[in-house]
Amino acid sequence: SFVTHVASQGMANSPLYACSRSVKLSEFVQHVKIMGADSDFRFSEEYEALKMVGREQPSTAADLPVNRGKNRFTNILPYDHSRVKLIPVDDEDGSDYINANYMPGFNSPREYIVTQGPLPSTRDDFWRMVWEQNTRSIVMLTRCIEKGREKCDHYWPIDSEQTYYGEIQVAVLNESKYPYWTISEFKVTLDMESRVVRHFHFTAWPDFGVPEHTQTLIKFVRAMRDRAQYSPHPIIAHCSAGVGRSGTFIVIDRLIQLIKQSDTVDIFGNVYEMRKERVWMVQTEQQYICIHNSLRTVLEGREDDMPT
Ligand SMILES: CCc1ccc(NS(=O)(=O)O)cc1
Repeated sequence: SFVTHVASQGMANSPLYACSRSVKLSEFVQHVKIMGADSDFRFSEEYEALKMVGREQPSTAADLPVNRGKNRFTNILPYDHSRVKLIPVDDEDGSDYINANYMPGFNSPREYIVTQGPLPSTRDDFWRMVWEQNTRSIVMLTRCIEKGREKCDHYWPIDSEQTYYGEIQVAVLNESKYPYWTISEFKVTLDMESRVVRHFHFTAWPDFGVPEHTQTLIKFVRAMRDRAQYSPHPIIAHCSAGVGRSGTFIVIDRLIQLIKQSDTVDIFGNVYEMRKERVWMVQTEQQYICIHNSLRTVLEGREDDMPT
């Protein structure tokens, strides 16, 4: 396999190997089996090699006293170089700050915006970001309450009543509930301009874990991509911290598009690139393995083997 080849060629110490590990699609199923052997020994080794990627980069804006209360978790802070900046409000310190980073995708270098689950105190900032960044798709990968803990504010209207979030009005136009996700359309209005924003809410992903069936996640990714298509507008993806589930979702979305045009994949390189933009993207080894198993499911044509 690729790992054996690398070892035999003494490539393991090459700089290229440090940030990319391409595998031929024709060898990918075998590659996953080898990586998972000996209790996932090689998955552990490869995931460990990602540990410090990006961590040398500063997050000074996030650390400013005026902004500290805007972070859901004190250890999940956006790097300065890739953070999304809100249009500042006159003379209001920190008014350009939101815990969010631009993230590259298959189609563009800023295809996604990854952010934390809004707090009650930052939900107006979240809607400012939606409006200012001209987002038309929001992907939510957490429930608002999980195991009795608030993971994300319910930042959209509870019913069909139009609701103000700062100066922005949001109304739920429609809602389609499926077994493991809900797809809604919101009417978002500022001044005299209105836009339709789709909300893709996946509700079957336990925090720090992985969905029960890879097929369920793959179908959700396809449901989003089929509707978002190749929109020039950044897709906002969030969970609670905006690193584990959001990172895993984005890698799978990228891979499903990539394999239509390439005969090799580099999952390590994808995660490496994303961790340069936001900390801890793909937060657990199990999520890293889930990405491999999801691609394996697609390549083996097993997407329809389980209920969605
Ligand atoms: C310790 C902070 C933290 C909390 C939750 C998560 N999970 S998530 O990024 O999938 O929401 C990741 C990190």
